[in-house]
Amino acid sequence: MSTVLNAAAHPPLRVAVAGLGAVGQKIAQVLDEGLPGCKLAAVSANDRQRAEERLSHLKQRVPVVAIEELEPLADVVVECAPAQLLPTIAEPFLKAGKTVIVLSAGAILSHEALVEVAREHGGQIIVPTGALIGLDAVTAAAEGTIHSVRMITRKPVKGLVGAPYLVQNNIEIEHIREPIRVFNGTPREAAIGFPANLNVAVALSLAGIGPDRTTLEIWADPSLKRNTHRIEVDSDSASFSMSIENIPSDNPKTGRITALSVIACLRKMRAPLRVGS
Ligand SMILES: NC(=O)C1=CN([C@@H]2O[C@H](COP(=O)(O)OP(=O)(O)OC[C@H]3O[C@@H](n4cnc5c(N)ncnc54)[C@H](OP(=O)(O)O)[C@@H]3O)[C@@H](O)[C@H]2O)C=CC1
Ligand SMILES: O=C([O-])CC(=O)C(=O)O
Repeated sequence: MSTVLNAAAHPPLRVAVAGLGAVGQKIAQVLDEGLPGCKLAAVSANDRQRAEERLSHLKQRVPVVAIEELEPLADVVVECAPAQLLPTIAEPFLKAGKTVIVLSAGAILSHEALVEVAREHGGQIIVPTGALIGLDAVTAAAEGTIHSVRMITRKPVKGLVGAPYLVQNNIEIEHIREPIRVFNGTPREAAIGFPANLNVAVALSLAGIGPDRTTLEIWADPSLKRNTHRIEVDSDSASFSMSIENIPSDNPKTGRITALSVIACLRKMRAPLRVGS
């Protein structure tokens, strides 16, 4: 069975990767190895020379360009850069009616106008499941009535240290010996206090009942090696709970599965058989 749409009718999707860290490098590598229906078109990073070195083992030569130069080269951009760059990366693609896959989901809350730009120009923002689990079930439940969504995140100390919320509130976690709850609030608050750690909570809230009604606890746990997220949903169609234990990538804040989620998303965009909503 062919796993790609008719190639003559559908030329390969040109994919730009904005940010060449833990997530971007893996996506670039898989695209270079060959992802049916997709091709790596361009890459952007802060340090261009280091990016060239990181790409030197790839089979194809890929242009390394400034963020502003990505749009003409690609049909879709994967945003996997620091959160504050989201508008600079996304806006040109959305204005051209193209697709933006967003990993820094927390930044959408402070740049909601991007959704209007997408609506106006026929573009699309895709928030993949990323480091989380079960957003298909949550979006399905949201077609009915969801009563509550609760998320509990437990992270190793290395996955949280340096977060602005901890610094501003003088919460010292580097020497803890027992798990401590460092935050109890909403994904909207966590997006500000933990911009590089809790994109998953914002993604969950956008799938379900929004960033103000979803509740979130964050624990720092010195005995953990994996970022662990548990979700509990109660709705008029189903009650469910799910959890995932993420093996960290080269970036201890980022689970390995994050890049794989984007690759699965890209694969679905050109597949004749698509599984999962
Ligand atoms: N939605 C989800 O489930 C998840 C989301 N994330 C989020 O995804 C994003 C990427 O994560 P991760 O790969 O681990 O992050 P990294 O810190 O490993 O990589 C970030 C990359 O962005 C690049 N960058 C910095 N400034 C610029 C610039 N001005 N122009 C172009 N590139 C730039 C850096 O370049 P250089 O290497 O040259 O410094 C680096 O390659 C983060 O926002 C993270 O919070 C992470 C995990 C899960
Ligand atoms: O939410 C994030 O950005 C990252 C995360 O928790 C994980 O990788 O498990």
